[in-house]
Amino acid sequence: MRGVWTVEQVTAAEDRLLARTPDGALMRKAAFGVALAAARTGARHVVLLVGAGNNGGDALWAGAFLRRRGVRVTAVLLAPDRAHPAGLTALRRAGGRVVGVDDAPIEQADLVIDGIVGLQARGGLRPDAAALVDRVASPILAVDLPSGVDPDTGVVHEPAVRADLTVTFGCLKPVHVLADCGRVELVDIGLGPELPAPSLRVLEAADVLAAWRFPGPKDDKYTQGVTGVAAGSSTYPGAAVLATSAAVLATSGMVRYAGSAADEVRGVWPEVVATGSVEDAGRVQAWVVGPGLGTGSSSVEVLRRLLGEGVPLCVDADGITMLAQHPDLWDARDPETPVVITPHDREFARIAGHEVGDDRVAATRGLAKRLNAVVLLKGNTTVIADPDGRVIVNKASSSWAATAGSGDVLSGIIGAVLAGGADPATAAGAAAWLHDRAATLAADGVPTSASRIAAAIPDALRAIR
Ligand SMILES: NC(=O)C1=CN([C@@H]2O[C@H](COP(=O)(O)OP(=O)(O)OC[C@H]3O[C@@H](n4cnc5c(N)ncnc54)[C@H](OP(=O)(O)O)[C@@H]3O)[C@@H](O)[C@H]2O)[C@@H](O)CC1
Ligand SMILES: [K+]
Repeated sequence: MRGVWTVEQVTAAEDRLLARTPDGALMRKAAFGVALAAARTGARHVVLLVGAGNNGGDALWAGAFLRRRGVRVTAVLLAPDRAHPAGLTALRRAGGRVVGVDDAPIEQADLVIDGIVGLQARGGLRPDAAALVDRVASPILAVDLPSGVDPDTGVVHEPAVRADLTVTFGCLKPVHVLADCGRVELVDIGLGPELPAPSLRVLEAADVLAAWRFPGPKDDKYTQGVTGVAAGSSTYPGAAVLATSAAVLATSGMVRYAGSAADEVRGVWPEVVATGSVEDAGRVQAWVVGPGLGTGSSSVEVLRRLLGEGVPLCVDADGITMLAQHPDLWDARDPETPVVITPHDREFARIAGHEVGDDRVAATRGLAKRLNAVVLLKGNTTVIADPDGRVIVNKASSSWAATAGSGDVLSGIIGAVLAGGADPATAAGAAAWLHDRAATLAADGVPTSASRIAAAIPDALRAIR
């Protein structure tokens, strides 16, 4: 598990660390990390874009270190009277060139270092900086974060820097997991002991593995958790097959299917115990309800019944629409019963009553608290909020999962992990993580489909075991 801290948290921690560190030492440490990363690119002429604050100071100091390695360095001062004085002196002493905006040799750079603005960034690039950035043809190394991107929400305020590499300090900030920062390198500046509990968490392979249920010597088909799937309709039998496929492939326990696509499901998966209705389904440890189910009165009654069964539920697609249309459905649920809902932006707007907006983390957190349910907001970065305020974010490793039926597969995986007994937010996070890896594996560089993503679940699991 990796932590992510907000600007407010980082600034407070840095203040405490600064108070017990010799003047300038922290910045030199940070800048040395930038210089090392820049040197590794092999660039022979580096141009620094230097803004008014400490982010520019980092760039100037990095330039001074690069000079000592014989690299040609030109600093372009965007705010000449506010450039970091010690950094500027260090660069000049080391033989670096300092120019104004009008003389910026952008076209001659092998590498541009973006020290325009860092944690105090507000809005997009200002006109001078935007004009310079527009001319850049070389790779860009962003100091702390790409300028023009909001540090806390990851919103890209155009025009913004597009970084190939971002070197950040002390800890990850939300921008690094919510926006495209290129490759992110973390430089240790000793901030760890000063940091509070993280604002966001990023799961790693080991966390996903820990959330998964693998059979032991004492297990049988029931003890690993039975997953129930209530999905599909005569119009959309495929959703039933996809969600069930994912549940079958994600764990080795039993999967039950209940609904009008029983024949189709049985045809693909003879090992699934399939029945026509949830009344006849038998006991399960978690339900997946909603994909392709429709929103008519019989579907509403299916959802009402399952919400009242007292086992964890993953509610997706039509299930979310029904919850939005009939808020009284929540009355059927014991508040202790874990519910995971998995909206995309339009479903989010339907159930929340407002658009997601720029701050996806705050929006997801707010809805989770209001509904007392885990909310998994789909997107290139998936945000998973627990009602207690904890948030997991999962940045996609590729965009291949953006394909029809992909969400049905995700809900099937979530159901299976829930049935295995994982904590609901962790189950949703681990499922999103694995789904992303399965999509990347299934695609292998060319377009893929939901069936193939489901089929790649075993390989994705095998890769982390
Ligand atoms: N603290 C530490 O221990 C360490 C800090 N470190 C480094 O310090 C960085 C934070 O530095 P910081 O606090 O000086 O702020 P920073 O982001 O450089 O902004 C400066 C000024 O820029 C302006 N500005 C705002 N938006 C803008 C925009 N879109 N485009 C252009 N300009 C914009 C705005 O001033 P304004 O012009 O609005 O008056 C703002 O006040 C941090 O990211 C890391 O790199 C490391 O050395 C490690 C140790
Ligand atoms: K920057």
